[in-house]
Amino acid sequence: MEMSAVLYQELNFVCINPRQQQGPGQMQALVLGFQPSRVLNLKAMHDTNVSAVISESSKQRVPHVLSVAGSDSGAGAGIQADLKTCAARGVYCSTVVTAVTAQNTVGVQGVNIVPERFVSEQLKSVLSDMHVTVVKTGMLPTVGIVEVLYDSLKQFPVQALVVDPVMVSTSGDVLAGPSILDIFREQLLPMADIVTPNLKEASALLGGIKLQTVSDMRSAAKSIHEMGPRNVLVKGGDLPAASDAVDIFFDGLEFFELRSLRIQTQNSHGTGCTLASCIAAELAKGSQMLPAVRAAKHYVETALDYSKDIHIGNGLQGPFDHLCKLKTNVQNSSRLQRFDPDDLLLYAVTDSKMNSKWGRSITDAVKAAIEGGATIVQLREKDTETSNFLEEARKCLEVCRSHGVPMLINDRVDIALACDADGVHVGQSDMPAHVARSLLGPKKIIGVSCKTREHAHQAWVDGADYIGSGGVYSTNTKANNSTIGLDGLKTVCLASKLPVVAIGGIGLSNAGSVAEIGLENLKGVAVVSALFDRECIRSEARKLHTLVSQTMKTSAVTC
Ligand SMILES: Cc1ncc(COP(=O)(O)OP(=O)(O)O)c(N)n1
Ligand SMILES: Cc1ncsc1CCOP(=O)(O)O
Ligand SMILES: [Mg+2]
Repeated sequence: MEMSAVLYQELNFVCINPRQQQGPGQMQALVLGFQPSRVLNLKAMHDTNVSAVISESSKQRVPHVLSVAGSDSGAGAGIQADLKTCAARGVYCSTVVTAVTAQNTVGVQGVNIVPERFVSEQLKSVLSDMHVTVVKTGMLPTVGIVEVLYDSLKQFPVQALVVDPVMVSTSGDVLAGPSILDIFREQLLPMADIVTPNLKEASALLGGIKLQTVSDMRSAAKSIHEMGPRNVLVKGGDLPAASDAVDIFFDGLEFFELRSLRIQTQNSHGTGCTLASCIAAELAKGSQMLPAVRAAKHYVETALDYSKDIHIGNGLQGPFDHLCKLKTNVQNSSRLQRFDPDDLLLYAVTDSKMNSKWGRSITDAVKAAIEGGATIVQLREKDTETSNFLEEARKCLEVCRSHGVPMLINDRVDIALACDADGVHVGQSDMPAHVARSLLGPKKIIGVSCKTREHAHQAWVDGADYIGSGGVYSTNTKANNSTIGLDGLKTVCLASKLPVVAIGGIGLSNAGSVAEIGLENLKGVAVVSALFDRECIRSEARKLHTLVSQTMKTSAVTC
């Protein structure tokens, strides 16, 4: 087997960057930690006499987003929003300016388009030299500019392309006319790793069809996906009469309804640019696509909430404070979202012994699980000394918060209180759930372990939010734990008014059978060893996430 094939099979996350060609027939492979979208480059690698250099290299690679967009003089959107977003997410951002707009909170007073050849010159300057990881596009006002971008990306491929198909500003001013739609469809979208249209933009891309419901958004996401981008996020912020903001994410196989609170504020100018550049920043850091989108939604929601009362300008839509994340009071603030039972889909439960065995910190383990798709995290640190546990819990909470993933503490209500975790998980012999509830208050998440109908009923009476039911299969992770099997799991689900997550001995070989039981309130699987006793947590999480979400979706609901 060729070297390149070995690398790809074993590492699963190799990204090839022909920019770094060292001379005829030589290429460098960078281990960057996210799925390569440019599979063509792997093919090129096969075809070349490869001297592959696996490099977690001596020089530190900086995650780098290039924003190709318009300047907003009011600095709420465009290039300025992208710079601030990347700064807030700890990612370097370079810029290629496609247009200079005179705008403020009232509207767009003027647009000066940068000549194509000068856009091309800027692209060459940055792409030929600066090791760009991800390109994010915003305002692309002319066909010629899209063409030069297309040519530049062919000449200097990058690891991901995020396309925000900006057409109309929040104030209703046209920033790119219908003439660019054809070239978007024919050239840019087939190259894109994700495209993020709002309802108006999705409608324009699809020839003006009306999009009024979540079901219309799903159809639109599917039709846009057929134009070639690997992922589509149709943003439903303008959908009428919804209390939650619902976006539809489609990766060509699965649809995800991503909900977030609708923040009541006038300061929402630039949310589209910010969301797309945050997705780009997360991808540049090595995240998978869905976790990157979730993290970006959470970031925008947090920034809007933080800025909801600021006052800049006299117009209808003001800018918000992108850098709120850098302020400690926001970083440490309580979670914004309510408990969403769908977060139980892939529940990652840590284990200190496993992390020591593999030489990982709890934080690194948690980060990898989230980047692979874990939707909720529990720190189950039976052997970690209290002061270390608290310190690690605070670090993990930062990682979880920045990805919009809830973090719970196993058993230790004191640690949960001390670090302001999102909740606790307690068992039948731990602190009773109603006591935990009275200590933690109504906003925190409380999970309870249940093996029987009676347990399930009591958990509900005690004010728990969800049930963890198991061990479904036998496990070495928890000593002397009786197994209840799939039948016991079904009994608990049928008796429970609360959402349920299955736990115990679950991994890639049997998660499908668990998810297949088809009971409406079974929301996911909780796993310890299937993630944390594996060499690559991120890829195991990704496989489990895909398996569980696909199986849940196709299994008939009988309850
Ligand atoms: C999601 C989830 N479900 C069940 C458990 C088990 O909790 P408990 O019964 O308290 O056992 P320990 O984990 O404390 O050994 C869990 N941790 N998470
Ligand atoms: C904490 C817990 N509660 C019931 S089984 C179990 C252990 C699950 O670990 P694993 O996923 O490795 O079987
Ligand atoms: Mg316990």
